This record gives sequence, structure tokens and C-alpha cells, in this order.
Amino acid sequence: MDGLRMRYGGTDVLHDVTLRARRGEVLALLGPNGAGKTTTIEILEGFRLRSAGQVRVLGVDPAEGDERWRARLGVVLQSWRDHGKWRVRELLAHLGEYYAPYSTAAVQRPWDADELIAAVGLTEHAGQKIKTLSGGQRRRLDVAIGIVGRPEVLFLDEPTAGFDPVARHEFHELVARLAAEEGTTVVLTTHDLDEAGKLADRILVLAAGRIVAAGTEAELTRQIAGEDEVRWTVDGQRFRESVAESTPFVRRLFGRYGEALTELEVRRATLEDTYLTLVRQNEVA
Ligand SMILES: Nc1ncnc2c1ncn2[C@@H]1O[C@H](COP(=O)(O)OP(=O)(O)OP(=O)(O)O)[C@@H](O)[C@H]1O
Repeated sequence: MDGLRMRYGGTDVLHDVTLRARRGEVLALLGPNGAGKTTTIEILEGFRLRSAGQVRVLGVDPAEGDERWRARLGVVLQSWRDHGKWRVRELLAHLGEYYAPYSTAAVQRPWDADELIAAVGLTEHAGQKIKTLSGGQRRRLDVAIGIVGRPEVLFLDEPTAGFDPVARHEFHELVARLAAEEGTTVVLTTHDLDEAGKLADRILVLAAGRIVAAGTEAELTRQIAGEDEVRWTVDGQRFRESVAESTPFVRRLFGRYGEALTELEVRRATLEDTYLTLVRQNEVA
């Protein structure tokens, strides 16, 4: 997308958003509530018409995407609650049938229901009615519904909200596998910084409708949060200093204090530090 703008009534909520995703890349959109993440994703999915700017998904303008184009996308919205009386396998097999006409030599559609159920860890619940699933199981089903057509591009809006740590870990492995083995391009929103750091090839931070930073976790942390914090004790007295390069600093400390240097700690800036710095800077601006 290039120069994307979105206006609701008289209010601009996206200003000049430009981003690109390569095939097989995992992009995470981070940002505070109301930053415009869902709006951006909905425009990419063709669910919402933009006010201005250029957008192409798989070479097609989402505002003009037909069924063939839509069959190549996967969408996991913030949870939906329909089909309570259906059973897990039955619903996935049924939804999968809609994708069969769009099967190609390169991409066999749909995903076999039992294989898919195993991939999202719902094998034990395959025969269960959807309304009886727990919140996290229901969310796994949402993910399965999003990928049943073997999408080339997958949009995930807060996919792991409500997942327990094991489910979250399994979900991360599934997304990494889809990207690495199937070449699926993934665009996801999350409020979980740890998840963004683990999953994403590139993180985009959206604040007040603008991308305020983009890069890998390491790049963002280097550019923005910058300094490491070094703490140490000499003769019972505690010291603390923020430094750009902790290794030469620590070497100098050893040179100066030798054996007297104790309780040495180096704390690197984290993605959380970076994120908080960025969001605060953009509140002031
Ligand atoms: N249909 C709408 N009509 C008017 N304003 C809207 C509409 N949908 C969203 N907005 C506004 O647009 C802005 C961006 O909302 P959006 O849902 O894209 O944010 P978000 O980054 O996804 O937030 P969250 O993290 O809370 O899900 C917000 O200020 C919101 O109030």
C-alpha cells in the first residue's frame, strides 16, 4: 500500500500509510488501541473502502477483488460466534468445499479437514459442537477457518487473544511453518510484544494513524530504545549507568576495579522499551 488514507466522517484515522510485504514474510502491526490496525487490515482484505491511496494484494486492488482473488486470502477476524450447533470437522469440511473450485496445480484447495484439525491442535474436539468449545479452542477454530482454503496471504487480527501459553507456542510454530513451507505471507496485529518479536520478520508500529517505525525487533531496539543499562557494586556501593555500547564499558570497569567489581548486570533494551518510547513520543507530537 502506498499513501493510504482513511477518513471516518470528518476524522482522519490513517494518514499516508505505506507498506510492502514480500511473499512468505510475516509482518506484525503493533500499536495502541485506536491506532488504525484493524482499519488497515480491513482495507487490505477488501472489507472496507479506503479514502485515498494505492493498494494491491496479490496484484489486485482489494476494492475490485473477485471471488477467485478472495479464495487466495485467509482472514481471521477478532472472534466470531456463529455456527454454534455445527461440529468442528463438519464446519471445516463444509467451508472447505467453497475453495475446491479454486484449487490449482500449485495450491491444492481446500486443506484436508482432519489434517487441518491436527495442525491447530483440535483433534480431540473434532466431533464436538462449536458452542461447547472453550474460548481458546474456539480461537484455534477461528484460525483453522482462516487457513482452510490454503491462503497465499493470511490476515490475522489479534489471533492469540485468550490462548494459554502452550496454545500460543503451537500457534507460533504453525504460523512459522505456513510462512516457511507454504510461502504464505502473513499480516497480523497483536498487543503481545513478545509474540511480535518471536513471529515477525518485520514489525511496523502504527501510532495515531501513521507508521512511526518499521524493522526487525533488533533494528527497532537499536534505533529507538538505544542504550543498555549497566549496574555494578564496588566496596558495597551500587552504581548504575546507561551506555550505548555496554561491552567496552564493562571492559573498562574490569580494568579499573578488577576483583573489587561485583554484582555486575547488563540489561539490554527490549522491544517493550522501544515500543513504550515510540508511543510516548507520538503522544507528545
Ligand atoms: N466504523 C467506524 N466509524 C467511525 N470511526 C471508526 C470506525 N471504525 C474505527 N473507527 C475509529 O478509527 C480509529 C482506528 O480504529 P481501529 O479499529 O482501526 O484501531 P486498532 O488499532 O485496530 O485498535 P484496537 O487495538 O483497539 O483494536 C479509532 O479511533 C476508531 O474509533
